[in-house]
Amino acid sequence: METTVKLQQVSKSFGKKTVLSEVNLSIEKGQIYGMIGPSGAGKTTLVKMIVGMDTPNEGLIEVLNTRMPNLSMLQQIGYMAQSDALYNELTGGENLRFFASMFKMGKEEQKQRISYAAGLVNLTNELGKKVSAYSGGMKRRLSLAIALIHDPSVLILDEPTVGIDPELRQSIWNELMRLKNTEHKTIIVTTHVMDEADKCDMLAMVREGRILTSGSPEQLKRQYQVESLEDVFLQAGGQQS
Ligand SMILES: Nc1ncnc2c1ncn2[C@@H]1O[C@H](COP(=O)(O)OP(=O)(O)OP(=O)(O)O)[C@@H](O)[C@H]1O
Repeated sequence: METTVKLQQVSKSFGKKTVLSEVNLSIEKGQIYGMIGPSGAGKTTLVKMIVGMDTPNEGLIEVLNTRMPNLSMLQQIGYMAQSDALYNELTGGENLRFFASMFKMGKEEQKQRISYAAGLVNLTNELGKKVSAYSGGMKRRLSLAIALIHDPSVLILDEPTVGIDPELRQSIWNELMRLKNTEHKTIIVTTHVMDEADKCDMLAMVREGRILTSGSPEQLKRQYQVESLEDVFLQAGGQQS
């Protein structure tokens, strides 16, 4: 197996507040890796450091054998943040073209990627509208399209389906599965939705800045002797560390 993301003894503090403590993690190529855990557990902080948007105080983070942060890795990583970073005064299409222009791709490829990404999130007919006129869910969808625009080999999605209706959520998950199965993309998602967590190959349960436990959804259910991930979450969340 090929390791795509590796964290060794990663710790992060903001001032006196320790947000992550000695996190070790290994994510294999072609896996969908889910991070679950209570609000404030440190999931966003963790994924931001994997993307290279923030640096750990201690420890080592590598993506595709490259120590992070490293600007040259932007071409290989697609990141969808929890809050949308969009240009409100531009149209959806202009946003996509702008972000596409930051990456190495030819005109024709750019067109194809924009058409693919907009289609995937069902925004093809809304690309002419200004983002300021988009609903919250449409902005999330546009953010997801932007994360995919340059065909990255590692996708990092922070709560990607919040505010997205069930039908589109299902089609997005179908596409994530296809990207994993046929293109061997590595996908990291944070989620509070347990049926999404169930679709992941591996899960890390994050609590108070530590990875309490990790494993496949089935392994976690067995470990906690429960039937559902919801119960894993509740049991692990309720334990004292
Ligand atoms: N820039 C920052 N400065 C100070 N504290 C921060 C900063 N970023 C995050 N924190 C704190 O770090 C902790 C972990 O936050 P983080 O956003 O990583 O949690 P999370 O697990 O992603 O939560 P949620 O599920 O609500 O998104 C929180 O207590 C938060 O207040």
